[in-house]
Amino acid sequence: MSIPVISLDTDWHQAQNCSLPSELAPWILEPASLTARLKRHCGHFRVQVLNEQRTALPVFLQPLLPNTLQAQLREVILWCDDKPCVYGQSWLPEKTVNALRPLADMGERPLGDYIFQQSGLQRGSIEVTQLQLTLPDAGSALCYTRRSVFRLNDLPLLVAEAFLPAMAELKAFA
Ligand SMILES: C=C(O[C@@H]1C=C(C(=O)O)C=C[C@H]1O)C(=O)O
Repeated sequence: MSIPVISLDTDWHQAQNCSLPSELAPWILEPASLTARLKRHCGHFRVQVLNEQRTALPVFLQPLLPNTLQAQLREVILWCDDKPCVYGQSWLPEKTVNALRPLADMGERPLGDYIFQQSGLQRGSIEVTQLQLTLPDAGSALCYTRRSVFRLNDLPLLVAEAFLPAMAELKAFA
């Protein structure tokens, strides 16, 4: 089994039970598309795909994506202008990708631009943790990270997003 660039196997907490830094809280709690919010804060938005592969679902994710043996792992960095702002790690179960074929080949199109256009999208609760991340082009830092399970026509997928230090350089957080 290929190992993801970043392991998110750690303790997660419901966001409403966490004290969050005031400037990041609106981002961590954002229920709509993070892509759309980032696009409102920069002139040029870009998705850098670090890794996209079909792999076995790690054991620590099985409670979130039950009955899922294989999934498509997608790891990206979301860039605002010349700033690496978010590391995204998504797990798309095989049954979800087979039913929603665009998910199989997103490439540099942001996942959010697709899933938030689908009617019947449901988002589960937002969990939060802090992770020491070391990323190409972004160095190493302790980053607030969130994750939630989405359902599209009851087909699940998990999206995790780590907020990188460059978030502090975005125009006024709003
Ligand atoms: C779920 C979203 O999609 C974003 C885009 C991602 C991608 O292209 O892999 C990953 C994480 C998200 O920040 C969103 O915009 O909220």
